[in-house]
This record gives sequence, structure tokens and C-alpha cells, in this order.
Amino acid sequence: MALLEIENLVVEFDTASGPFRAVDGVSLHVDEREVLAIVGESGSGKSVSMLAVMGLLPWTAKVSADKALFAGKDLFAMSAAERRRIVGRDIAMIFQEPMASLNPCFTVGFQIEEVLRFHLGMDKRQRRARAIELFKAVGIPNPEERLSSYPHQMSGGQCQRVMIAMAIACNPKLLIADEPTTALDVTIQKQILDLLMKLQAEHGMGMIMITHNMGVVAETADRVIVQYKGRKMEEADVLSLFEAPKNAYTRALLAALPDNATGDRLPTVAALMLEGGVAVAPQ
Ligand SMILES: Nc1ncnc2c1ncn2[C@@H]1O[C@H](COP(=O)(O)OP(=O)(O)OP(=O)(O)O)[C@@H](O)[C@H]1O
Repeated sequence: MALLEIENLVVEFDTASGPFRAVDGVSLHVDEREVLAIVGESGSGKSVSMLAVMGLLPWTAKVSADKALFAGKDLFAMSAAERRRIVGRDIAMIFQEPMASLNPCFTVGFQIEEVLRFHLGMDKRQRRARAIELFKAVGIPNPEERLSSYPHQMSGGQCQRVMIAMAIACNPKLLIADEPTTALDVTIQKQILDLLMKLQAEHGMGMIMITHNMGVVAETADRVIVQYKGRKMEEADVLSLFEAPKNAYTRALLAALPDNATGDRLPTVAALMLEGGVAVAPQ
């Protein structure tokens, strides 16, 4: 059984200039222990589709789907209370900006212990022990002392490790990582990516990796969905996608990788598509 199964997801926002369709009929599934990458340029609706699944979009968003099942349960039909129990415990999400995702007013220890109190009902002693264990698991040095730090007292990479610790705190079945390394220094990016993949393998989690970076796709994914302007352009296992991309937009994304540059300047995806004289159409 698929862990997550979405069919024909549509997300529309009410805007001053009328309705705007950010996600236009996307279908996807993720199996247990599988890593699915969703790749596409900025604005292609990657984050919005996952925020819709998590129920985290503002009220201006209209969300519909023919199917939205998590472990066989209908996410869109269940009560708000039932969904809150699943989101954060069985499905966890890591965001692009670790500093902005943490609350600056509370220590990181308080914030991780809140997750353990809310979802697992642990008492104070259990929470502290588990928080230390989680900080160790994500490679935060001196975890006992670090629990009393505020986010601004930690580096971006350390804050992202805290976010990862919070996300795995309840042993989620599905982890959604939304550009988890984009806001970090290049030297830290690989460490964080390696940590995520190690935890994914150890815990046997299903994972959705949202990225605009084909290099991240190659390093992490089993299967890939290429998204453009809210629509799915192509879906393939990672090897087939790199070896024989079927869609013009996928080919343009791959051709824009630094390794494939032939001149002094990197080609842009838009220029490559124009050059090929191709109109982008879903698979
Ligand atoms: N609350 C909102 N109201 C109106 N439009 C929105 C809202 N949130 C997102 N959008 C629009 O939806 C589209 C898809 O955004 P989304 O954040 O999903 O893109 P993305 O592919 O994840 O890119 P990025 O990596 O830049 O976040 C964008 O055009 C964005 O401006």
C-alpha cells in the first residue's frame, strides 16, 4: 500500500486579480522507505502542493483532490483534530529557512520538548532525555547545554539540525523536506543532505525531497516528478530520468546543469526551451 497517494490535486488562491491556480491536477504517490523528489524551478507549485497535503495553507487557498490518502486514511475528509494528530507526528516537514521556522522567543530545547509533549504526552524527565538523544542523533555537539540556546545563538546549519531533530522526534512515517539545504552555506549543504539520507535509511521513512537542484535529485531520489507551472511534466525513476528524459522541460533542466555547460555562460532553462522550439506539455 502506498504511504501517500494523491490524485488530481488542485490548489487555487484568491488574489486581487482573480483566482490563481498554483497547482493544477498533480497526482503522486510515495511508498514506504521510498524517496520521491519533486523538482522544478521557483514558482512551479512544489511547496504549495505539500503544504496542501499538510493542511498548512492560508484560508485564501482552495484545495481539492480526487484522492488524498495517507496510510489509507483520507486526509481531506478527516476532522481537523485527527489531522493535527497525524501532521507533525506521522508526517513531518522540514522547511527551507531554519531560522524562520524556529520561534525566536523560545529556547530550542523548549521547542523540541513541546513536540514530544503534544504528540507523545511525555513527562518532563522523559522529554529532556529524548531531546538529548535526538540532538545527538542529528550531530549537535554538547546537547545538554545546547537545549538552553535560543535560535539566534546557533548557526544556520545547527538550526537546520534542530529542525531535523524536531521532525524525526515522533518517528514519522513520511518526511517532507522542502529545499532543506538551499539557505545554507555550500560546505554545510552536503553534511545536512547526508544526515537526512542517513536518518531516512535508519528509520525506514518515506521521503519527499522538494528541490530545484538536479544534483540533489541525483544524490537522494529513487523516483522523480518534474513539475512546471503547477503541472506534472514527467515522472520516472531517477536513472531513466537522467539517461532518457522524455519531456522538453526536463531536458532543459538537465542541460542547464553546470557540468553540461559548453560556453562561458550557463544556459537558462527558458533559453534552452526557446532554442529547441519546444512548447512544454505534460507527459
Ligand atoms: N498565499 C499565497 N497566495 C497567492 N499565491 C501564492 C501563495 N503561496 C504561494 N503562491 C504562489 O503559488 C505559486 C507556487 O508557489 P510555490 O511556493 O509552491 O513554488 P515552488 O515551486 O515551491 O517554488 P519556491 O522554491 O520558490 O518556493 C507561486 O506563483 C507563488 O507565488
